[in-house]
Amino acid sequence: MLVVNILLILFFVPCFLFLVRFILYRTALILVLRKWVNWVDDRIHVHQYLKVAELSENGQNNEFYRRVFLYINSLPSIEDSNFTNLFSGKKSTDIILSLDDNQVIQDEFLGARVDWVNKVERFDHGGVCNRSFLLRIKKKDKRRTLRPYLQHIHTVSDDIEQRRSELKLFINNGPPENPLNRRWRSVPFTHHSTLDTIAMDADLKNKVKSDLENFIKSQNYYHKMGRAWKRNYLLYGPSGTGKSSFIGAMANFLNYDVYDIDLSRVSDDSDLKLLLLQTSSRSLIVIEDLDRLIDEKLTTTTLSGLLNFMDGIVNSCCGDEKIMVFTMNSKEQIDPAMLRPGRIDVHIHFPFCDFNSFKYLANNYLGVKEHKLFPQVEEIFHSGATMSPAAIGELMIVNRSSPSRALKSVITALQSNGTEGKIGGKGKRLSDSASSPLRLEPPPHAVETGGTNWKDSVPGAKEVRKLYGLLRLKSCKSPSSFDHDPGMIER
Ligand SMILES: Nc1ncnc2c1ncn2[C@@H]1O[C@H](COP(=O)(O)OP(=O)(O)OP(=O)(O)O)[C@@H](O)[C@H]1O
Ligand SMILES: [Mg+2]
Repeated sequence: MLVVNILLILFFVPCFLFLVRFILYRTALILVLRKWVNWVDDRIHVHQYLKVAELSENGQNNEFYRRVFLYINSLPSIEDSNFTNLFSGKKSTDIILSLDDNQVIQDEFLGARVDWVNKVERFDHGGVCNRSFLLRIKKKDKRRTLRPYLQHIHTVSDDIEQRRSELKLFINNGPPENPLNRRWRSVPFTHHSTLDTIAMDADLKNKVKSDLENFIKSQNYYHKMGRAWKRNYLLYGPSGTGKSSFIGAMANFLNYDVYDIDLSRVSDDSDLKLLLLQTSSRSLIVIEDLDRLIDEKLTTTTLSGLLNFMDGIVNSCCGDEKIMVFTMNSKEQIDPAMLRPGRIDVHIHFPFCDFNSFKYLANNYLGVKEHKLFPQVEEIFHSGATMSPAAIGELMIVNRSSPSRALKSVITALQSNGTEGKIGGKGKRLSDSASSPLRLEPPPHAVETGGTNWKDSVPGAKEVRKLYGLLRLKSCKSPSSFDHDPGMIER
């Protein structure tokens, strides 16, 4: 009898336990139980709170907030949060989870449980006032785990940042009612331009590539020199020659977010400063059509406000690794102070199409490397006719099903419309670099090997010109020119 009883107990006890477990999991009672356990646990421990605010008291971006944001949204426990936002990712099948306002998420590190609250305080009229993450940690765990935990957040967010395929495009809001409001709205950055899709002289493209690569490796150098780790590019040339596309290509190449500053929505110099303070590192800060904005007085920012912005005085205090890009159609009317070395480090000219860039476009748009109509196109280009890459690209896209038709339409357009966008009559390009020699500053690595003194490490202008003479490009032959400002080497 005893044996039978034992056998029954051995059978029923596991069955009962299995049933309880089944019911707990099927009915979410397990979550309720866990909540109670946590509640009791919370009552018997003293906690400490650490706040990671998005903006500092003077409205400056807090880099650590961004790291915590990336970290928290990557935690598997985000799925257990009561309220999570779902967004579509870059690919249509990607779904991104993001913790909703004032929701709590739990994390475990070295056996210690911590809570994060995504705190959002709003103004009465609904505008976002204050965002922060609140970390709650038991006092008994703090000494042992806090430092390594924060380090862990740094490492994980770095890793996410490097793997991140999703870039963001930030657009500035109008002047805020409260200076502590966030000034930027972001949308996914989906520009598909790459350096490979831009028709540009191959040498020039390689020089830009290595300039950008040198820049991202030069943190120590810039800091040793006491300079903000930033580089300013000027892209100039007629409309439709690829300046905006090139910005997209730079962002994709560097994996940087883009902050597109609409100067007409900047109320004054201090507003511009505030905007900059709220940009994060590893970003491209872009002001497009600067010549037009200045010419037509579409900005209330003063020249000195813009110059300070370009100098990076403001940037040096809010994280760095920033590239500023300015575009304009022509730099002729621009105050030379704005273009001086240090303010603009790299000048790149974007001229109209020549035969080489035409061939590049034909290959990209039509998949045609050679064609019997090419000699005719070449002859037309040599006779001085030209068009913008945008116009040629359009004709190719429209006729992409028949390369011959596409090329014929380009020929017709070149013959009838070859002077499109030019100034000063047939064959003359909107280019000021055709007549002026290109002068280059030494690339960053050449400077880096020098001593701590910038001037000591920079060879004389003559030597540099000799050194880089071979790299000079006549803008009438090349689609773009890489034109570092001379002042940089002559100082
Ligand atoms: N050099 C180029 N290589 C490849 N595509 C180009 C090039 N230039 C222009 N395009 C194509 O033409 C279109 C317009 O180019 P984009 O907007 O970059 O010109 P832009 O120089 O910025 O003109 P704008 O001065 O009017 O702003 C884009 O779709 C781009 O793909
Ligand atoms: Mg543009």
